[in-house]
Amino acid sequence: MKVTIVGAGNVGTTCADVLAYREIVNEVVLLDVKQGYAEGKALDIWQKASVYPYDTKVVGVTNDYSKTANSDVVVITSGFPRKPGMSRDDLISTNTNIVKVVTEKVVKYSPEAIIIVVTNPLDVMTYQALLSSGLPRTKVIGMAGTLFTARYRAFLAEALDISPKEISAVLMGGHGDTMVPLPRYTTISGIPVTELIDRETLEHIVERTKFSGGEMVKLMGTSAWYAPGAAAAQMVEAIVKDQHRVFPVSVCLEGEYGIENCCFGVPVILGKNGVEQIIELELNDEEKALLEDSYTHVLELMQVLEKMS
Ligand SMILES: NC(=O)c1ccc[n+]([C@@H]2O[C@H](COP(=O)([O-])OP(=O)(O)OC[C@H]3O[C@@H](n4cnc5c(N)ncnc54)[C@H](O)[C@@H]3O)[C@@H](O)[C@H]2O)c1
Ligand SMILES: O=C(O)C[C@H](O)C(=O)O
Repeated sequence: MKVTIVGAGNVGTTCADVLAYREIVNEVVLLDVKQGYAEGKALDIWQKASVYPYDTKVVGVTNDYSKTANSDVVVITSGFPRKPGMSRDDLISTNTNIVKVVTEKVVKYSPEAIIIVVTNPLDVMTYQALLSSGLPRTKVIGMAGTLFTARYRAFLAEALDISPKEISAVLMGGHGDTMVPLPRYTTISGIPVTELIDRETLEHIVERTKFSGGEMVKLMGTSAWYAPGAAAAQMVEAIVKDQHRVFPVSVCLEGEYGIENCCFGVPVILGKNGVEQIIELELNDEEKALLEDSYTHVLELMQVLEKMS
């Protein structure tokens, strides 16, 4: 199994590192536009191989897409991250063309690959990659929900003093501050979360989760990478091992949840074909209203994308 990661920055390199030390695939190609940058990062990861140990081959290249040929999965992280004071949406003008050009080159050499988009603003960048690739919607997906689920689980684990592994949760919606964590679908080893935590603490955790990306930007001056890189690697693993795991991912909806022709975060089953199935949850009125609000936000950005093309 071969995976290409475009963008050897913070998120791309972390994803490559996780794929290597957990031996999820045989070969990782790390590609960047900056001369020598991906080569250096790949060499650094490879020089760690005897320490951990692992034997996944990690190769770095400067803009040479021929080295990415026949990849099974391609993760696109190329593009600018936000700085304090910016929203993810502010990145649309700089990142759209990067995602467009990168996707076209990726597909030329790996026409069968499944593409995972990480670049922000996530839902519209996933849509741009879908358009530029000409691939079916099941093969072009965005990473956001796996990250937000991980953050939500981390906050819950801390509050409950319980292992994060015991917490199972689902979130939905666009990748932004309007994302919708769903406490009704959150359990601690099968026990509804509401049995173990008071309403006020849970509401605080839900709010913190929604703004958790911005919290990291404020702390570090740029966006997060350890959890995002690992979350992308988790999606790669589900695909290359045909695990049929359930994750929220951004996928182009065609009528599901009443949404047409827009990439939006929903729970899916991930396997070797990419999205094996979209799961349509029964939502109550309050959840539907929150989701509608999130959809309105993504739709506004879709209109900006349309005007740019
Ligand atoms: N979806 C999510 O949950 C999530 C999480 C974290 C970050 N992000 C997004 O991921 C993107 C990358 O974040 P980062 O922290 O790794 O940024 P970074 O600046 O560390 O890395 C980005 C890399 O992309 C490279 N690049 C730029 N244009 C390129 C091109 N045309 N071809 C190949 N490489 C190119 C840059 O040289 C750089 O090395 C940002 O847009 C960020 O907002 C998304
Ligand atoms: O917040 C960002 O800008 C990056 C990413 O979307 C995140 O949630 O960490």
